[in-house]
Amino acid sequence: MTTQAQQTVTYRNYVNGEWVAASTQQLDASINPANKSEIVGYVQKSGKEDLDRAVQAAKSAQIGWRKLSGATRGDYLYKVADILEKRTDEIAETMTREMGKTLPEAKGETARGVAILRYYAGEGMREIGNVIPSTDSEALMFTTRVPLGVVGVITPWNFPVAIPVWKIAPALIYGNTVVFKPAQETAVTAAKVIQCFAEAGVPAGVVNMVMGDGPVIGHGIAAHPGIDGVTFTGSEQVGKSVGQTALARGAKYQLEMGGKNPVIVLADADLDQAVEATIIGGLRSTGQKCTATSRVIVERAVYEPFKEKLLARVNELKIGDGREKETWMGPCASEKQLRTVLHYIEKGVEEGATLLCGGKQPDGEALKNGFYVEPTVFEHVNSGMTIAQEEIFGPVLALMKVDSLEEAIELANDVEYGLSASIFTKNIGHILAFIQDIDAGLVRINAETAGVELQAPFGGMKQSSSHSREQGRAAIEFFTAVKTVFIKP
Ligand SMILES: NC(=O)C1=CN([C@@H]2O[C@H](COP(=O)(O)OP(=O)(O)OC[C@H]3O[C@@H](n4cnc5c(N)ncnc54)[C@H](OP(=O)(O)O)[C@@H]3O)[C@@H](O)[C@H]2O)C=CC1
Ligand SMILES: O=C(O)CCC(=O)C(=O)O
Repeated sequence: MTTQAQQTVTYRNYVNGEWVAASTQQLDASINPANKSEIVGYVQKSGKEDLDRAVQAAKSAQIGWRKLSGATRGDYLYKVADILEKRTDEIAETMTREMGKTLPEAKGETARGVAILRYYAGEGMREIGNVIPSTDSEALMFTTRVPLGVVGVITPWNFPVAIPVWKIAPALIYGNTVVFKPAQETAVTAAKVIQCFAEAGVPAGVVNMVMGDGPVIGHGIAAHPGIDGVTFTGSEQVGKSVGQTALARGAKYQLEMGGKNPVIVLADADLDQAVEATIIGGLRSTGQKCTATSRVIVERAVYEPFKEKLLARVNELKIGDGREKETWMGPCASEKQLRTVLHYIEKGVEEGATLLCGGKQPDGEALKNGFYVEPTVFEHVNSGMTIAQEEIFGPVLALMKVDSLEEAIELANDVEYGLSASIFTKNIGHILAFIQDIDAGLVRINAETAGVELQAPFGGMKQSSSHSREQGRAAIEFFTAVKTVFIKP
C-alpha cells in the first residue's frame, strides 16, 4: 500500500537553473484549506545557506542578463507566457487546492499572469530615457536606465500567480536577476510558475526561488548585502520591517501593504449595481484582497433598501470547495487566517456593532474539514471600532450610515490606509469631489474597489504602500536607476 506521503510530490528550490533540496533537509506540508487532511505538496523549509547560494547565482548571472537586448529578454518572457498559458488549467487547479479561491477566479488570475508577462515582454522594445536640452549647445544630454542588479521578491499567498509575476516580469525585462521567496502557504503554486521560467530556457541564475519561513528567508532577503532592491507585498507590520531592514543597509525597497477600502453609495446610485459591486468587491476571494471592499458607507435615504438588497444577495451565496461548480465563495486560505477573521467578528460584536448575517463557521458535513467562515455583514458600525479600522482580510462588510457626501468622504478617509475607494452616484459634481478629496491610490467610480488592470499604476496612499507604484509603466521606476548622460564632442 502506498502512503499519501509517497504519492504527494515534493517541490524543490530553484537555484542556478537546478531544482535543489534545502540544505536544512526540512520540509513543510502545504495543505488544502477546503480539506485540511489533503496535502497538496511538500515544500522546502530552507535556511540562510540556501538563500546565500541563490543570491550568489543571481549575482553571477546578472551581467550576462543585463547585456542582452531588451528584445531578447522579452522573447524569454513571451516563451514563459506561452508555457503558463498552456498550463492554465493545471496551475489554476493547484491554486484553488492550495489557497481556496474558486476555480474561475484562479483561472482568471493565471490568465492575468500570462497577460502581464506579455505586457512586460513588449516593454523590452520601449524607450528607457529622454533627451533633455543642455545649456551647452554642443552637448547632448539624455537619460537612460540601468537595472538595480539583484532584486529580492517577497510575495503573499492571496494572489500566488499574479503578484509574483507582476514583480518578476518587470524585474527581468529591465535587466535585473531575481531571488524569489513565495509565501510558504502557496509555495506549490509558486513552484509551478517557476517551472514555466525553467522550461522557457531562461538562463541559469536569472530567476531563483527559495522556499521557507518569512522570518528566515524573507528577512534574509531584506538584510542580504548581495540584494540591491526588495519588492514586497503583504501585511503592514512585516512590510515596514522589510523596508526598515533594507533602508538600514541602503538598498532600494518597495512595499505594497494593507487596505481598508470603502465604497460610498449615494442616494442617486443604481442600487442593484452598487449591491453587486459591494458583494464582488468585498466577498470574492473570501475577502482576501488588499483591494477588497471592507466599509460600506451608505446615504441615509437609500440605506434601508440597499441593506435589504445586500442581505438578500449575501444569503444566496454558496460556500464550498472552490473546485465545485456551484461554489461562489471558498474557504479562508489558512487556519491562521480563519482565526483572524473570527477574532475580528468577535471584536465587532463586543464593541457594539450589530451582526446582520453570518459571523460564524458554517454548519454541514461537507464543510467541517475546511477553514470556512460565513459571509458576514455588520451595521451600526462607527469609525472608532476595530472592524472599521483594521484590515480583516476576510468576508466581512461593515455598513455605515451618513447624511451627505462630505460626511461620507470624511468617514472614508478616517483610517490609516489609502489603497482603493469607490463611489456609486450619477452626479458629476459628486464624482469630481470624490476624485479630488478621497485618500486612495485607486479611485473607482461606479465600480468595485478591487479589479486592478495590469497596464495601469497600482499602489496606495498613507500606510498602504511605500508611496511607490507597481505594474504598468510605473514599474520602471522601482526596477531601474536613472543615469543622466552628458556628452561633449
Ligand atoms: N497586501 C496584501 O495583499 C496582503 C495583506 N496581508 C495582510 O497580512 C495579514 C497576515 O497575513 P500573512 O500571510 O501573515 O502576511 P505576511 O506579511 O506575514 O506575509 C507576506 C510575505 O512576507 C513573508 N514574511 C513573513 N514574515 C517576514 C519577515 N519577518 N521578513 C520578511 N518577510 C516575511 C511571508 O512569508 P511566509 O508567510 O512564507 O512565512 C510572505 O511571503 C493578513 O491578514 C492581511 O491583513 C496578507 C497577504 C497579502
Ligand atoms: O484587486 C486585485 O486584483 C489585486 C489585489 C492585490 O494586489 C492584493 O490583494 O494584494
